[in-house]
Amino acid sequence: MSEQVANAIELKDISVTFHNSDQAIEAVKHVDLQIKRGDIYGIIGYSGAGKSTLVRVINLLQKPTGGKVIVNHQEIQQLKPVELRQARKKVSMIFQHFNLMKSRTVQGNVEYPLLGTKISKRERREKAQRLLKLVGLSEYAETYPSRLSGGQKQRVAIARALASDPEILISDEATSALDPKTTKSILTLLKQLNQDLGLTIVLITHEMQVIKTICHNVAVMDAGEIIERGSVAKVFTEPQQKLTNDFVETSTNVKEAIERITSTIQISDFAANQELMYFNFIGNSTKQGVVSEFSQKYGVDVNILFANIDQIDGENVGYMIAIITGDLDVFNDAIEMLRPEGVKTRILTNETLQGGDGR
Ligand SMILES: Nc1ncnc2c1ncn2[C@@H]1O[C@H](COP(=O)(O)OP(=O)(O)OP(=O)(O)O)[C@@H](O)[C@H]1O
Repeated sequence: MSEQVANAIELKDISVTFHNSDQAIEAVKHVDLQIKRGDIYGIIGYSGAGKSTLVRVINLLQKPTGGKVIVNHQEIQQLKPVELRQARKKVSMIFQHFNLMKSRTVQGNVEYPLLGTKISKRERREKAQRLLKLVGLSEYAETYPSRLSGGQKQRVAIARALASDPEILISDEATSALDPKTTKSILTLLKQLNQDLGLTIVLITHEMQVIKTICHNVAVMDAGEIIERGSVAKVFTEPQQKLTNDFVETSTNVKEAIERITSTIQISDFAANQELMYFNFIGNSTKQGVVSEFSQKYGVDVNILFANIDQIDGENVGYMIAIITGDLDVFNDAIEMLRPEGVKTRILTNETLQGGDGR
């Protein structure tokens, strides 16, 4: 299959500039992005990074100031209004605040996108019932949205988004208003829809945890630009940019652990043969055993202060922070030899502790 055939979305050199009274805001700057059909693609960034503006370009809810938008091999800026309406039906969206109509029942909300289409009332009802079954809410058809929990409301919004048989679903912070357990159940539902319906999902979030849970690929946005992108496993284990590293360390609790540790230890507590060290293990979790094996072999003492293990795209990734005491040069050289096998280390002593060069 050629690369063009496999892409559901292709953004070429997209820019969006807003003009507010006397000020120009460059919300998106020269972004190129390709998303493969059937992918779950995450876009992560802090508030104001330009994520929503960028994804709204995909169905021309936001017209770009410059660049080309190609969806399902159609350059959608070239389409006639009727064709654009058809193309837009293939791209649905869900939002943080669900955007349900309060005056309509759950069934009425799901049927809404089908009003004004050629399908009969009976078919419309049946389709909505099928979709409600798919999202696990059959028994709530006659209920009004105000009686539903946040998670249930989002399920209704997902059923409604599926009513037009989309090929692409854009999720704009769809789990941001939900508690962690409900977030997980919604992400599980999205993953199931991706697998069962072949739906391409573009998911915006500011939480790496969400990316880690369901995305295959991720782009990191900052100040209107994509600053890093790649497979989730690669970006998680080898972040190239500081911002990416911040997101990764927050989601793995490493950042919190470093803060906790450095608030209780001073660099003056360290002897010359001691370092505070961060270890990252990719792949086989038993690699953690390698550290203790090496420490025995090279007579180094390893005092573990924090350890965590994660699953990313089916692979185990381990994180550990420890105080290492002994002949550190020899130990470091030995550990360094394990780098090709997915063991990485970083010395945190000077980087994080108070009075960095005071030893
Ligand atoms: N319609 C608009 N008019 C003027 N400025 C806008 C408009 N929409 C967005 N912006 C500005 O563009 C920049 C990017 O906003 P955008 O909403 O795309 O970011 P975001 O990463 O999605 O953040 P958030 O999660 O807070 O929505 C911000 O500075 C925002 O204030």
